[in-house]
Amino acid sequence: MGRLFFVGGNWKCNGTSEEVKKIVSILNSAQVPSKDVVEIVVSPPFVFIPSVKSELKPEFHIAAQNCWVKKGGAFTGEISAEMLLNLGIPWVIVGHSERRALMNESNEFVGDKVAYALSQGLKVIACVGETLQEREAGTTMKVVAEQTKAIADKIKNWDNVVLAYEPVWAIGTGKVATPAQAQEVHAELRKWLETNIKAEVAAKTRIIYGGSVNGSNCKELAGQNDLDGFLVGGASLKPEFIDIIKAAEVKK
Ligand SMILES: O=C(CO)COP(=O)(O)O
Repeated sequence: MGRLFFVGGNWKCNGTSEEVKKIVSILNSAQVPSKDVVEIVVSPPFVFIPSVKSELKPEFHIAAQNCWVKKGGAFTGEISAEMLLNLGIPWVIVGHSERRALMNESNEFVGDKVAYALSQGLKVIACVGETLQEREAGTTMKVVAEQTKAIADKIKNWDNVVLAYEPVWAIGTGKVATPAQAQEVHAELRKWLETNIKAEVAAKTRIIYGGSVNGSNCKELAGQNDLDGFLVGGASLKPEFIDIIKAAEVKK
């Protein structure tokens, strides 16, 4: 199988410079599994990226939380993929449900963004996930397949893509998907990749789970066959983020 476990910490729009210093010092003093066991990424707000990047030990890589859909220019308030690369930022999160819902990012826009970021050399954490209403209507797989297809339609190479399944109803709610619920969607997504892209992409692409992951529920989730890591929100700002990283050891 050989998919390297991946744990991302999405700090979202949180933190003062003092709080960021504290998180960085917690991360720097932690013993984390080696890089052949887990790949770790943290995603601070843009303004903190340079200081976090220079202070954090090299086991932790940086992801931006967003970038502009095309080449930079007259787009007030945006940050371009070129700028991220210029600063040596390897990763970007694209299509987070908060941006889809609050900033009206459509499936097509997200697909364009993933394609542009990849074309410039960024690695992308591409997020998909259904709302509670969609789950209750029995349309979970239809929704995540459409979101994934909008990305697949725009890209040729999946090597630098991590797919994050984040059910909207589980984000920031404390209502984590059960391991069986997560495994079911992850397996379906992998099957979708196999049917619609190719077997090799399905076998290699990491599909990570996000939504109320914490230090207590991470191990059981990590034990699921098609779950290759986590995208963590709230708990990534706390010391328990280290326990979540260590859940990678379940796969050894
Ligand atoms: O949105 C998330 C990560 O991108 C998940 O957030 P929580 O872990 O706070 O539920």
